[in-house]
Amino acid sequence: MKNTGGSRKAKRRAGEHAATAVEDGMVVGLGTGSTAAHAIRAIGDKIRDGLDVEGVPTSFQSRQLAIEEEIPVVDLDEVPGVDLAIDGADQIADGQLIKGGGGAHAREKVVDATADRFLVVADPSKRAETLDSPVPVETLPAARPVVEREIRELGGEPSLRSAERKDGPVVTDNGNVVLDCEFGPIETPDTLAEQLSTLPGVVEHGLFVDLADEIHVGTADDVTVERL
Ligand SMILES: O=C(CO)[C@H](O)[C@H](O)COP(=O)(O)O
Repeated sequence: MKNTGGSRKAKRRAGEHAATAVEDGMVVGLGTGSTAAHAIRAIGDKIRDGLDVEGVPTSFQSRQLAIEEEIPVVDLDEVPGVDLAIDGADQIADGQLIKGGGGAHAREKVVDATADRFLVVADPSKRAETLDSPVPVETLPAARPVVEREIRELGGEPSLRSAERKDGPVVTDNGNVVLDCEFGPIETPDTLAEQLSTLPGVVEHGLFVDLADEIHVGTADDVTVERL
């Protein structure tokens, strides 16, 4: 979907609403993408008002924004745990997610899964009856042909992610490539998630099954919160 004015407002409302859950002393997982960026900016505002938190970025992009917003940045191995994570999603159906539009899903999954509470922030275009978007699969570059073959065995059609203004494939923050894998409607995301996780050469896939605790969906003038 195009990032229309309405969608921008909806993303902003969702991000800012989720940021109200951030409390003094927390370690907060900082998601990736335009909706999570609104939450990061709102946390920055709270810090300038005296809030004391630390942020665990999920990508180069969220780290840069956190630094601009004066959020003290820490790595996962420097903190005992993550109290709250706020992150976006590419598609949401029945509480399950597809993530990885920004190619950051490997770090996002570690941070979001480890958080005591994981809040998803989105605009209404992300909601679907059934997950059917391509599933991003981060893959070791040398394993690409092997993983592509295995994905086809599972009934998927992989396509190497490339960027409009870059020669060659998109390379993730971890130095890997991303295969966007078309499976059609995914009736049992838990089964596919398990199958993808077992493939040698796969670093991480973008199916986030049973990880979200709350889904904050913004509209132009409101936010709905679904607790799972
Ligand atoms: O999974 C992600 C990055 O890997 C993002 O959270 C997802 O792509 C949503 O992005 P946006 O909020 O810009 O629509």
